[in-house]
Amino acid sequence: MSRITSRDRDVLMDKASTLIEALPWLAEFAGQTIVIKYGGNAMIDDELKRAFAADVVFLRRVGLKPVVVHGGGPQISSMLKRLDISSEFRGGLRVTTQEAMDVVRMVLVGQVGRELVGLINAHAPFAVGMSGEDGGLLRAKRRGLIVDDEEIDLGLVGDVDSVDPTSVLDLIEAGRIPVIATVAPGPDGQVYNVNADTAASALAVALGARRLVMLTDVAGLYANYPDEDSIITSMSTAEVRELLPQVQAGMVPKLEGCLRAVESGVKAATIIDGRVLHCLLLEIFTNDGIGTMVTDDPTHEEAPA
Ligand SMILES: Nc1ncnc2c1ncn2[C@@H]1O[C@H](COP(=O)(O)OP(=O)(O)O)[C@@H](O)[C@H]1O
Ligand SMILES: CC(=O)N[C@@H](CCC(=O)OP(=O)(O)O)C(=O)O
Repeated sequence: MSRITSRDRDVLMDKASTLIEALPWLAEFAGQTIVIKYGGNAMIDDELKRAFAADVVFLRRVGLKPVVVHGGGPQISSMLKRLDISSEFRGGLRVTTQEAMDVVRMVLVGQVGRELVGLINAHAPFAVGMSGEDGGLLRAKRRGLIVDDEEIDLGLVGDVDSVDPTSVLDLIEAGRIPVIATVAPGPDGQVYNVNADTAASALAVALGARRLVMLTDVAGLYANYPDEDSIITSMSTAEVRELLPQVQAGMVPKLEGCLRAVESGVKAATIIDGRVLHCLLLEIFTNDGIGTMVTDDPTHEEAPA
């Protein structure tokens, strides 16, 4: 004979209410494309990476169309160090020599992308890895940086010049989950190192995504960094514009990416804590979500229809 205690019953009721809370969001996002940027700093351990893969497969199974754009900054830095190649960041971007570019491409495409594809495909053969070079997906142009009125040469750092989403749309149509590394050719055939936040934002726009979600290693945007109690839960695009000049390094490409996406038609963009297990499900299927959400609505509302 087996019995159920009142505590077990409470736990079951909690599970039921979690599922019911998800109901309007399941309807809202059904058939919609979600671009998920998975930052290298959020790929902390195997458990988190496996949970991320499970969440992405969950989204696909319940009828969303997830597209993964991954970073790999710390992984590139560690390989450069192993190979004794020096590298530095300026304005959140890696100054990239040809020697470093070979390593960037090898690590993003051949290491980080491969691992994510494997983790997703451990569930079902949905994931297909690609880079900005495949199927003419991304075209890059050389990116400069102005600091104190002075132009800084970042080497082979690219900005997104154009996106041809055909190859990604074909994969989505076939029920696949594209897993994208952000290296991209320029008009001269030279391959450029494109910041993954920048590329994810451009892709979200080109794909007409409903949501852009960026996973990183902080709980969201802090008003007074590094004071963790100063987390901002929602911002309008006007507020982001106002705050951007005071924001530092890693958060700059993220906020710029969220801003550009929302101003170009993506309904909401969020920066969330990739160190939290199943953060993607918490963000997408709960009323409060997690992290910092950017919308073009000054009332900060993002409710299902
Ligand atoms: N205002 C801020 N709020 C939160 N994080 C910030 C802020 N300003 C700078 N950061 C930094 O941005 C980092 C995230 O960006 P980055 O290191 O590029 O991560 P990722 O690999 O996820 O792209 C955080 O770890 C934090 O150190
Ligand atoms: C130009 C530039 O900085 N490119 C990045 C590309 C990877 C990336 O963006 O990774 P994260 O998302 O993990 O930071 C780099 O070389 O580190």
